[in-house]
Amino acid sequence: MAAKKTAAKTPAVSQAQAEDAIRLLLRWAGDNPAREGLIDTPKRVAKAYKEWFGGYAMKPEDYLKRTFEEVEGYDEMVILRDIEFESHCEHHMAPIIGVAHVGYIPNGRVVGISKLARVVEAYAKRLQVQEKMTAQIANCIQNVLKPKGVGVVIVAKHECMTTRGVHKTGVSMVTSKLLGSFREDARTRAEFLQCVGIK
Ligand SMILES: Nc1nc2c(ncn2[C@@H]2O[C@H](COP(=O)(O)OP(=O)(O)OP(=O)(O)O)[C@@H](O)[C@H]2O)c(=O)[nH]1
Ligand SMILES: [Zn+2]
Repeated sequence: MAAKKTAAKTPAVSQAQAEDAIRLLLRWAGDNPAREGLIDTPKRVAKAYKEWFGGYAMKPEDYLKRTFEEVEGYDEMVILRDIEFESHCEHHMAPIIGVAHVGYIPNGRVVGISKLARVVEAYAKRLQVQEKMTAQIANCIQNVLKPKGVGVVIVAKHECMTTRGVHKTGVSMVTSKLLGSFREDARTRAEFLQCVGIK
């Protein structure tokens, strides 16, 4: 049977089941989960997973619902640069660590800038592919704020490439998703990319 495209609703997993799974992995790796140093590890790992994958419980669209219109008709680009994030790749569950740059041109209303960083967080705290995360952030802003244009650039290191496998430590991955005027207008695109340091 072909794999489903979207995440299926899976049955709830108890804390005890999650901790058992971690004990199993520890045994599989060759260690003894009953030894003193590892006795609380399943609990800690489960807690860490709750934090790393907390994005599944977040609704990024909701962060953008509150907007402000008293901006004297400001209609130039707004850019939030260097939003640090940590995510995990969906192929190896290894960290992806980098920065996101998010820009948009308001269409009569602006959003609180922290909310752009919250949208990045909500998508980062899930299992990800960098291209998908980049598109999700841009699409979310476009769909909810309906600005004149949106640009998202992500620059990140993938630990599945740096600490294992091909072991290329210096490599960063750069992705971008441009919508509306960022895509259609060469000058807007150039202004955004220059401002975030991508020429
Ligand atoms: N395009 C893209 N690839 C990713 C991302 N994160 C990890 N990958 C890659 O996903 C690929 C998975 O390839 P596989 O051949 O199935 O996995 P693998 O045998 O572990 O591959 P190696 O990493 O080359 O050892 C690897 O090339 C990873 O580098 C991402 O965000 N975007
Ligand atoms: Zn990976």
